[in-house]
Amino acid sequence: TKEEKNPYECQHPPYKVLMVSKSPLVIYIKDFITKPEREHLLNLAKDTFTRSAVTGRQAHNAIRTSQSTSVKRDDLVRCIESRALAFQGYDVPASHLEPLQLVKYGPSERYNFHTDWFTSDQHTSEGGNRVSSFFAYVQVSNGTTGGGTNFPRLEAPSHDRWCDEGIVDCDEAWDKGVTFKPVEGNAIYWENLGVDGRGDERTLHAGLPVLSGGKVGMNIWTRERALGKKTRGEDL
Ligand SMILES: O=C(O)CCC(=O)C(=O)O
Ligand SMILES: [Fe+2]
Repeated sequence: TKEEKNPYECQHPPYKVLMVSKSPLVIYIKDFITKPEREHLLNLAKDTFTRSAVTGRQAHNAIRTSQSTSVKRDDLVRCIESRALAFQGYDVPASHLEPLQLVKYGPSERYNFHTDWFTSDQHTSEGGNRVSSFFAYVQVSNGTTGGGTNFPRLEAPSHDRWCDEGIVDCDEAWDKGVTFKPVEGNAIYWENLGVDGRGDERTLHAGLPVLSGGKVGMNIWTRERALGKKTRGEDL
């Protein structure tokens, strides 16, 4: 096959970072996942999506209507993992990463307001809490409307470039915080825990309903401590 003739080589794209908030730390990343990577991820996940599970005190079925799947690790997935770790300053070992998760939304599907950090000990006993989140847009169908990622407790950046570059939804009301439009390849990074290690309520966010089209996103979650092989998968 083509793959055997051209062995995969991990190359990181020259992504661009834009700070959104210093506290909580929120960084917007342009071109974090390349087109060949996005295609590969979608291929890996094809036919494996199931109704998304929600954990913790917010576990009502209605709040997450999307479908999700965790991605089997291969060299390309390892490359993205290494990028996520490098972004965080190299010090976090790969064993602290949850398996990459893809989330798929069709029309009217959404993920209501939640935090990515856990509120119950049941979920933190292995690996601790989620230190940080990357949410990357892997696929946004042509003509998609809605489907933004909204952080109601953050202040929207005000420079026109955020609007003009199609990153921030500037039609959103001021009192609604910031809504990032789904843009393929781009990602949002944020820290979930305060210095005291407790969940930061200001990281509340939602995947707004897709009105038309569709979106596939990817979560990369970093935990406080190493995860076991059962959660993380055999090869670390
Ligand atoms: O779909 C989005 O924009 C956000 C999804 C999300 O927050 C999550 O999967 O935890
Ligand atoms: Fe989330």
